[in-house]
Amino acid sequence: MNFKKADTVLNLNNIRDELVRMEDTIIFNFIERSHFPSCPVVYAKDHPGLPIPDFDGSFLDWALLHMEKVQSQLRRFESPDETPFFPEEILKPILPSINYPQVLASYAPLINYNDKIKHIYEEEIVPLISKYEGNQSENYGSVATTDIACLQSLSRRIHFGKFVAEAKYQNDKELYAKLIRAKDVNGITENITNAAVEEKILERLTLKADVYGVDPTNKEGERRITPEYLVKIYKEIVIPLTKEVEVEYLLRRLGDDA
Ligand SMILES: C=C(O[C@@H]1C=C(C(=O)O)C=C[C@H]1O)C(=O)O
Repeated sequence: MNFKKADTVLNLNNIRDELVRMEDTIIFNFIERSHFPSCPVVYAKDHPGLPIPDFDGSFLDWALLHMEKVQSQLRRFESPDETPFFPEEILKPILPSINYPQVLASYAPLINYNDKIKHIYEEEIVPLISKYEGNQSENYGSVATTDIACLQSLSRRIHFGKFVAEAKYQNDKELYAKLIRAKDVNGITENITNAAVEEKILERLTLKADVYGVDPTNKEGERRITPEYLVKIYKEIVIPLTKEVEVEYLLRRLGDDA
């Protein structure tokens, strides 16, 4: 997939191959996070244990905001597959703009699930992938750094649903136009769902987690991420959120054709 070549981007097989590659990134980011305890202080707003002057938010919010400011100046958010957590705060790149061909509908950048992704990550995913419940002040910086990697890889994966939706729309405009006009959310959800692909993803994740999640030279070693938890995260969070992105993108699609 080459975002400068539109025809490679809206090929559903290319998109699915890219989603498979993202599995490895997400698993390894989760493994890095699993070395540290949950560190709830990192996610608490205005916590006395972690004072941040002149900032209204948590330590993770502060770290993620400043990381995105630098990354935006390195042109990260010009890329159509990157969605910022603080879209109002990103800065102008210091690198020259790349004129990517427009592949998605013009409103695509407005579909931003990152607030929901961050909330679910803090409330549901961290308790599953962290080493144990508790704070460890010497690792607050490492925890925020690994959290940012986890969040950005989850965000890219879930917002890739826009490319999936556009590819499916292009493959059957008549079907989706009818469902969109009827505002048939259930019908759209049913038609974008591919149970066989989802099943294969969950099977592959079990195998990957089993190999990546433990020291291969010592099968009895400490598990750094369990296959059960990884499948649970994908089945109950990642895949449903990806489909929500697909549906929201499609519901607005005819307005862009006008
Ligand atoms: C991403 C796709 O759309 C849906 C979402 C999937 C996912 O998030 O993994 C997998 C299959 C579909 O139900 C696809 O068709 O590949």
